[in-house]
Amino acid sequence: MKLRRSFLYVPGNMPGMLQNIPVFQADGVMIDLEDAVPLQEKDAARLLTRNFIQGFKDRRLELFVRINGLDTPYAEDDLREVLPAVPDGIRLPKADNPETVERLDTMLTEAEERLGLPIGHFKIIPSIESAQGVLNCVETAKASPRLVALAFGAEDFTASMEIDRTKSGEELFSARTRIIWAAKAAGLQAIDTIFPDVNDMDALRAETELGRRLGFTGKSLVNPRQIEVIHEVFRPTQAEIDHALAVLDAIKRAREMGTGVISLKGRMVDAPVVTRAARVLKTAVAFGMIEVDLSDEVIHGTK
Ligand SMILES: CC(C)(COP(=O)(O)OP(=O)(O)OC[C@H]1O[C@@H](n2cnc3c(N)ncnc32)[C@H](O)[C@@H]1OP(=O)(O)O)[C@@H](O)C(=O)NCCC(=O)NCCSC(=O)C[C@@](O)(CC(=O)O)C(=O)O
Ligand SMILES: [Mg+2]
Repeated sequence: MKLRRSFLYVPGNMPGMLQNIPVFQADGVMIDLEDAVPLQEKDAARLLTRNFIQGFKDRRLELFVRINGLDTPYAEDDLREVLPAVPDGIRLPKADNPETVERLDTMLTEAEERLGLPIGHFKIIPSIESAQGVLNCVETAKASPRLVALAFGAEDFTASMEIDRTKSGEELFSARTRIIWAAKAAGLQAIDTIFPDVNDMDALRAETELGRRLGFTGKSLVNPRQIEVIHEVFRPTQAEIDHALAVLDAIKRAREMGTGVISLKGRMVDAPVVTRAARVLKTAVAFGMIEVDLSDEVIHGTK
């Protein structure tokens, strides 16, 4: 399981910010050529981004570039400049329909052929950030085998809806759930939107917790001070791990007694409860918190 808890935006025209990237503990970075970069800086940002990626050898961080929208005059230049530096993938903004993703897929295949890279090297994460995007996201999620996640962009989404974005976020609920359903149904990760107030860590925590409860597996962010809180929220707690281990132990005893259901402290344990416990433990293993046998035999009782 590839950890994508945190994806930090770094404006592509800010050398001071780019040079900090190696010290960040985020799981991924998105160098932005879109909304953080004014029109007169697009050329300089592409060059800076390309040089930075070429010189960045320690690739524990996943490196994505957010290009400009495919319907703008800038996207082709973005791809032509940055793909030769071989980032891990492209964050596609304003992915309003599956056709946009298909077009990008074709452009990436052509670039891979030109650059002698294996077809499929460049991953895609589409950003769903309009009413149209939300309505179409079920199809968008299936538009290319390059997709590893669907992302939500609430700043543009609320602009497209002609509404304000609040800290409590009721106005985002339906969009969030639809994007998560689309991602899960397509076997993708789901990445929540940025939280714009970089000084309000309590509200960032609350929003990240809500996202995790709904099914997001990670979050975009705009400031390195937000990384720690986001990682804390996505890290399983010791109580969750202990409970998950107790569930596996209980189902093992149940199977030995010839049944598929048993009570654990008064609560029923059966197959879906075991599946949820296994997910907690898989996450804990991915975080390096525990080592545990999660073979089919342990989880499903089958070899
Ligand atoms: C937010 C703020 C202005 C706050 O400034 P502040 O001045 O208060 O920051 P401080 O904390 O004081 O900075 C302390 C030190 O950290 C350095 N530092 C700060 N941020 C850093 C960073 N990101 N990368 C590296 N370094 C960084 C800084 O240079 C300084 O370094 P130093 O001077 O050496 O001490 C600043 O962070 C910032 O510009 N962020 C990036 C904004 C951006 O990219 N926006 C576009 C993407 S969102 C979007 O488009 C919406 C979306 O599309 C998204 C979706 O959800 O997908 C949708 O529609 O929703
Ligand atoms: Mg946006």
